[in-house]
Amino acid sequence: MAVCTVYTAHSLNSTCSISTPTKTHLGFNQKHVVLYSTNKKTARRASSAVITCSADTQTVVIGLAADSGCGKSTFMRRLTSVFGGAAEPPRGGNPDSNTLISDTTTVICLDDYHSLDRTGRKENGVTALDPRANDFDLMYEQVKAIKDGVAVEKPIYNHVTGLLDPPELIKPPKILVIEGLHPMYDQRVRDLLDFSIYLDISNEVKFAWKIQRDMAERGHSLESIKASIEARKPDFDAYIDPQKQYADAVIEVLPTQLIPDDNEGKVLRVKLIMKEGVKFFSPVYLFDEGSSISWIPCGRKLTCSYPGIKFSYGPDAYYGHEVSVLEMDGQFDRLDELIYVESHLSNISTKFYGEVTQQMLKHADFPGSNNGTGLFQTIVGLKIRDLFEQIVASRAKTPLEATKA
Ligand SMILES: Nc1ncnc2c1ncn2[C@@H]1O[C@H](COP(=O)(O)OP(=O)(O)OP(=O)(O)O)[C@@H](O)[C@H]1O
Ligand SMILES: O=C(CO)[C@H](O)[C@H](O)COP(=O)(O)O
Repeated sequence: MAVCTVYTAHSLNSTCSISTPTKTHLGFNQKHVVLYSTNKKTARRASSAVITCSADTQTVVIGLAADSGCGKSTFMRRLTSVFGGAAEPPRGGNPDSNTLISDTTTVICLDDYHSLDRTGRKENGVTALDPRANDFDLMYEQVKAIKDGVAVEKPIYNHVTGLLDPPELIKPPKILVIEGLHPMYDQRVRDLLDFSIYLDISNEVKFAWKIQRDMAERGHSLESIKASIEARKPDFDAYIDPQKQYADAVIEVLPTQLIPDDNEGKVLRVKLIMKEGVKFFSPVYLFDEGSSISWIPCGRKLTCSYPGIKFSYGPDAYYGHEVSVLEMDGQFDRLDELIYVESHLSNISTKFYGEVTQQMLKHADFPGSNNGTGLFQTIVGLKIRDLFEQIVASRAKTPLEATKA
């Protein structure tokens, strides 16, 4: 009997079914979904299968790109919180897994597609940012399989040991987030994304955050942090930064303009750059859609200490694309008063009045909760929930087929 392995076991979610050319039928064994030829005398490999999954459970794929230490984990915690439930590493799996699973979302870290481990990179003189240190073929195949409703055995890059560990099973979630250095680098992977975000942290701010984390929490010296940022810079400029041109939303973090020659880096100017014309995504606006507006909300309804808060909003161009840009410079003194700002923003995709403020208060201890990084990350989280719901609604009307030759 000819056997053709199709997909890894436990792979298809419960709504999926498989049909194959007439002379084959589906069988299962413990580890694999297989196709058997039904005609034993003329047994031959089944050459193709069509997998049909219920449209409303097809995985929506979100890409989040940023350099290391730029707030991806914090953003992920805000995003998964919007969907409710806690995100945890796979139960009973590798304690050094980089994956986080909640009821609705699975977040995988693209570091798991490093093809060279720490020693391999050292021997070859390449950084982890260099595409040669990453397996984009596997990344593409596995993200595509998950999107098609099929589980995969994904490798694990172990940040503790610097080695590649045995793989872990990733089942298709409702929303798959691929976060890391290169979610938009390879065109095939990029084309699988339903929405993409780039966290663009200016060098000055990146440096301040790195110092804060790596000196305080990881015992690194100031000199070694400087050296590590410098060593990564050429590859960052060549391979990571250019991805922002493809992002549907960019959160850009810059030093404040409210304090002349500020070099403390504590007060931030944050821009939310939103591409126009993206399916299922309508940019947020302040007061009046399409106008150019500058707003200082400080006064009776919003307490502001020095240097105050300034919002701006308006149309712009970004890498040749039409965008809307919402900007916040400064920081909040009292998060409960954020409702005043929220009530002047439109298209924020909340389900009830004050949801942004509620989310921000819930995670007041997360980095950036008193400034535009936290505010815009929360809003993008709500926009992703809205995008997901719209995609599900539209797919329910047109069932999809996923094929594998
Ligand atoms: N919005 C923010 N405001 C201030 N500091 C921040 C902000 N976001 C992140 N940081 C700082 O940067 C550090 C790294 O954040 P986070 O762990 O979210 O980044 P990451 O991109 O997931 O990092 P890595 O890829 O290295 O794990 C935090 O510990 C914090 O010190
Ligand atoms: O840029 C990175 C993304 O997180 C890391 O530096 C890369 O994954 C290598 O990790 P490590 O330094 O633990 O070997």
